[in-house]
Amino acid sequence: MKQTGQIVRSYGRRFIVESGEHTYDCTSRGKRVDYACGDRVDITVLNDKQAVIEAQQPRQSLLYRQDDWRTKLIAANVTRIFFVTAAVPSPSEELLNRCLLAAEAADIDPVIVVNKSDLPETAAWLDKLQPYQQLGYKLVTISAKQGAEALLPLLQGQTSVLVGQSGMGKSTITNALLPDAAARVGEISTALDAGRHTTTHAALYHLDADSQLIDSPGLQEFGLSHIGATELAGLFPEMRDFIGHCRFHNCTHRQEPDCAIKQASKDGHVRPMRLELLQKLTNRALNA
Ligand SMILES: Nc1nc2c(ncn2[C@@H]2O[C@H](COP(=O)(O)OP(=O)(O)OP(=O)(O)O)[C@@H](O)[C@H]2O)c(=O)[nH]1
Ligand SMILES: [Zn+2]
Repeated sequence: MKQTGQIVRSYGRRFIVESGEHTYDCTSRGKRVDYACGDRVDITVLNDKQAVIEAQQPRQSLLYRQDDWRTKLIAANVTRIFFVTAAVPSPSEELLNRCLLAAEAADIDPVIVVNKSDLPETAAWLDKLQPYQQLGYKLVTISAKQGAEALLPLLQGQTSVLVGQSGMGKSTITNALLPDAAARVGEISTALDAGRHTTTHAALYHLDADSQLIDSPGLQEFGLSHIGATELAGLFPEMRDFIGHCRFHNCTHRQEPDCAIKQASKDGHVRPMRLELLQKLTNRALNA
C-alpha cells in the first residue's frame, strides 16, 4: 500500500516515518540514505510496523553541513533555525557565525538562543553576542531549566530546528516544551547509546497542529564547503551594501587592491573577525 508521510527520526540508515495516525520503522529503497528528519516521503507499507521509503517529495528547505569528506544533512523543510548557545561549556563564536551563514545560504530565518541565563558567566557571553543583534539577528535569553516559554512566540506556526554545540541545552529545551515527547527520546537514546545522555539522532516533535520542533545532535564543527566563493560575501548582512564596489569584479577580498569590503572593515562597518572568516572561507572555497 502506497502512502505519504514525514520522517520524524533519522538514524542514518533507518528512519521513523509518521503517516496519519501510524508510525513506521523504515528502510529506504536501494539503501538511499540522503533523507533528513522533516522530509516528506512516499512509502510502501509492508505491515503494521514497517514500511519502505520509495522517494522524497520536493523540499521547502534543506539545512546541511559539508566538509571535504562528507555531507551531513541536519533537517529538511525547516523555516526557522534556533542556534542554542550558552556561556558554559566554552561556546565557539566561529560555530555561531558558520551556522548563521548556513542559515542565510539556505534562506532559513535564524534565531540565537542564549541558554543558562541563571549562570553568572552569561553576562559576558551576552556582551560578545551584542554585535549579532546589531546585524539584525533575533536573540532570546532563557534558562531552560526554569522553562522555555519565551521561545513559544517564535516557534508558533514554524518548523524549527535546534542546533548547537553539545551540552548547550537543546534537549533540555525540548523537554521543557514537550515533557511527554521527551520521555520517549530518553528511552530511544538509552537503548541505542547504552545510557549516554547525548542526542545521537535528529527527532521531530509536534508542538501543536502547525508547529513542529526538531532536536538535532550536538555539533563540533560546521563545514560550509557547499557554499561557493562568490556567494560567500552576500551571506554577511553587513557586507551586502559593499558588494560590487571592489576594483575587480571577481575580487576575493583578500590580496586585491581597492577592495570595498576590506575598506568597509577599515571604516568600521565590518568587524575584523567577520572579514577574517570571509577570507578564510573564500580561500578554502577557491582551493577546493
Ligand atoms: N545551569 C543551567 N544548566 C542547564 C540549563 N539548561 C540545560 N542545562 C544543563 O546543561 C547540560 C546539557 O544539557 P542538554 O540539554 O543535554 O544539552 P544538549 O545541547 O542537548 O547536548 P547534546 O545532546 O550533547 O547535543 C545538562 O547538564 C543540563 O542540565 C540551564 O538553563 N541552566
Ligand atoms: Zn573585494
